[in-house]
Amino acid sequence: MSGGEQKPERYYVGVDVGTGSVRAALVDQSGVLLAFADQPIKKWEPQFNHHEQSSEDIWAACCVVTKKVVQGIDLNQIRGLGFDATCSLVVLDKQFRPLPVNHEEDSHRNVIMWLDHRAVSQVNRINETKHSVLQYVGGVMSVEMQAPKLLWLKENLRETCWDKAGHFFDLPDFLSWKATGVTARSLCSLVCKWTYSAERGWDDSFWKMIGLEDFVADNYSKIGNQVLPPGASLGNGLTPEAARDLGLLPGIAVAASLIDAHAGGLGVIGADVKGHGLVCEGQPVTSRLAVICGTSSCHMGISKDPIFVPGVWGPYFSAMVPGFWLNEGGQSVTGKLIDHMVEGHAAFPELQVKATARCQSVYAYLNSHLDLIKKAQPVGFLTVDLHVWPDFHGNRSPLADLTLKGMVTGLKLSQDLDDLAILYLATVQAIALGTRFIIEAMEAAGHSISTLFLCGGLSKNPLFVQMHADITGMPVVLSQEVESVLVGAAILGACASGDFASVQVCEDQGLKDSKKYKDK
Ligand SMILES: Nc1ncnc2c1ncn2[C@@H]1O[C@H](COP(=O)(O)OP(=O)(O)O)[C@@H](O)[C@H]1O
Ligand SMILES: O=C(CO)[C@H](O)[C@H](O)COP(=O)(O)O
Repeated sequence: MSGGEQKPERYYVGVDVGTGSVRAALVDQSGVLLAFADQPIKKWEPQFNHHEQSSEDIWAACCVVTKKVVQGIDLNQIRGLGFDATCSLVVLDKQFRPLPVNHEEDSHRNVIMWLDHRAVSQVNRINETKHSVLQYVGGVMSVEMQAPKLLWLKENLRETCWDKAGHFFDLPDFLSWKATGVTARSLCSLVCKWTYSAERGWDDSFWKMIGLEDFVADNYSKIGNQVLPPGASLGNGLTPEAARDLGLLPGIAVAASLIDAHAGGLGVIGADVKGHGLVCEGQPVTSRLAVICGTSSCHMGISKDPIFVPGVWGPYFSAMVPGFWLNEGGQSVTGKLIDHMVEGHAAFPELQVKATARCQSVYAYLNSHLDLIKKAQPVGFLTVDLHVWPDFHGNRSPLADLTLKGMVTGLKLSQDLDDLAILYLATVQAIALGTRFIIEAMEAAGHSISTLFLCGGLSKNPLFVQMHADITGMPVVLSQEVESVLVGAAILGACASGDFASVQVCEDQGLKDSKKYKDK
């Protein structure tokens, strides 16, 4: 988004729903983030590998953060609103009321989260069909996608959920519906998680073959039969009710949304890097890999022609950058794995006390502790005899086996703070090695990647960034605006407002003007 000939006082609101929290930002037409707010959201794990949320709780959090970021602003100057969110499955009945996705019949918990692995048997049967749609998800469907979860609901909660359901939404589409009353789905969600093809639409034979012929019979009304590109303006904009909830004016343009990783990818991949001596300067945008790292890491690479990478999702047409194919590699838990390793260690209480005494986060404390104990050697050498295999929640890419488990080798009998710091380092290194593994698979299939663009919560951790640079041997670019995912969401709102012709125009103009980059 750029100043150009536009008046300076036009604002856009971006809302980003991550796994653990909801964030909002007020962004001006130059792409500068003027206000930020965040709010945690609830998560339930009623049994192992079942992860649930509440769409009402998430919407309430969206309202809290939006009201905060627009405080003190003339609401007439807010031109557009964009949402991105995790690709979780929201279930509503025919009157749009939440339906339970659990045996306890708790309808408050009506969201099956993206990282839920309850539908293993269903996804195995789907993969056994070898249907041609599977070619477009890396050859193997993930249990984290929507088709196996829908089949699980049909097979396990027939009366309490499936028969009563009127609407199955990807979470980003739920939010845009809640804001506008328009049930149109984003091409991004449907292509990436629901087997929809931007070129051919739904494939009846797939849904019939896997036992979900119900959707074909009702012309896909429950999962979406009106599909719009991300950034398209929805209906008449914000409804009066949603405007009251969010503290905005009715009628503001609301965009068809994006999955969170895709918003982050959109926020960083087109960045202008001129003058920083980076290898990707002067190379096509297809030489860049956007890595969005939060609870999970998503590796977004684009190409002019479709590239089929075994074990890497896609190729998806126009799902992130219009007119380009997208391959999406991923690691299902990265931030969550680091938190798990650190918080579960015997020395964690001591770490907390020491970090608090220094007014530091536990990660800043661990990073400086590693600097102390490494002495003269490079920090990476501290783990010569301690290694982590990071697939504690399975391997999304490139092995595409979500039944895999994690592993630690080289443990000793001691469990002091040094051991915790070194285990933390080994975990970060293992995640960076996983990124290298994904890049190697993408390059073997035809991608040519020279530079990484990181964003998301983990990109605030200098050790995580440095290990990615060291282990991949590629420069890592960080945007000056750390909340790039939110900039991506705001770009959607700017596009829907009509102030910019397309998401690419917003991206090209704004990121040039507003961002600077550092090469690690
Ligand atoms: N300043 C920081 N230093 C180190 N790690 C961080 C920092 N901020 C966030 N993280 C890590 O990033 C992860 C969450 O990233 P975030 O993008 O907020 O996730 P999500 O979008 O999935 O909610 C957590 O594992 C957290 O520990
Ligand atoms: O599958 C994904 C994107 O396609 C993401 O892993 C999922 O949406 C969760 O994102 P986050 O780690 O930011 O919470």
